[in-house]
Amino acid sequence: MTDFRERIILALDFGSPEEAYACLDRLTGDVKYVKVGMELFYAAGPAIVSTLKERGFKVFVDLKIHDIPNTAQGAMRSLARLGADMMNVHAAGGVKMMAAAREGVEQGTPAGSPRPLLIGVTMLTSTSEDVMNSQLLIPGKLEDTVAGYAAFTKEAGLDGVVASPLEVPLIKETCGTSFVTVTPGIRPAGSAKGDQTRVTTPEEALLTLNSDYIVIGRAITGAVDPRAAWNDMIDSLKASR
Ligand SMILES: O=c1ccn([C@@H]2O[C@H](COP(=O)(O)O)[C@@H](O)[C@H]2O)c(=O)[nH]1
Repeated sequence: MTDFRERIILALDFGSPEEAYACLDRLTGDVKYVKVGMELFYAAGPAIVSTLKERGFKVFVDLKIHDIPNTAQGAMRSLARLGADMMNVHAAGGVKMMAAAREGVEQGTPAGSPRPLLIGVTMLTSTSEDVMNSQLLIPGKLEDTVAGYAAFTKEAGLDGVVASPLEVPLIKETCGTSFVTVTPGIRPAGSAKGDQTRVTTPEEALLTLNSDYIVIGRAITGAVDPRAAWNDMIDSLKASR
């Protein structure tokens, strides 16, 4: 994949479809892949997925399902019918839940359509090792937990994981290079971390650490001029190649 734009997923964290479309209109022709998370999905309803597909975008539905296996399977069956390109569950739900979710995706994928990628969320990029140890009550090193969750995700038959770019080399070493890595926690040089903890720049993520996809939201969507912010990111990637 040589065009960076195919590997950059824009997080549409907006409270209405109108705001999401207004932002996309300012980035026409540049954004190829978008992410619909809980805020937009709950505000706009499932139809947002088909509308974005009709507008030509690839769509990652980021609802991070985490429930008992039967419920996770049903949720993924319903979501797969929407025609998304990528969906996810929490790896912390365990192998049985993830395998059930994978079955649900297969059952829901419309005949003749490609099966969407199903990926597992390892440890949220807002979580630090200290919080993981002291509040999630998971002892040890955070990157060991991420690698362990990635291995269980692979065992369940999923296609890849969500993690910080910092963990991509270990995930690839553990699960193989074709195991897909989708990495939020992206902050262009000089921008504030905000609520994220395990962050890198787009250049580090895509060029040094070899994330398959990066997810970026507020650094673009919250910029005074989203197109300028986007162009700066692409220019910086090209210059660092
Ligand atoms: O571990 C995770 C999983 C998902 N996300 C989502 O990615 C975007 C990041 O947005 P920014 O504005 O670039 O911080 C957001 O939609 C999260 O829900 C994540 O950040 N970390």
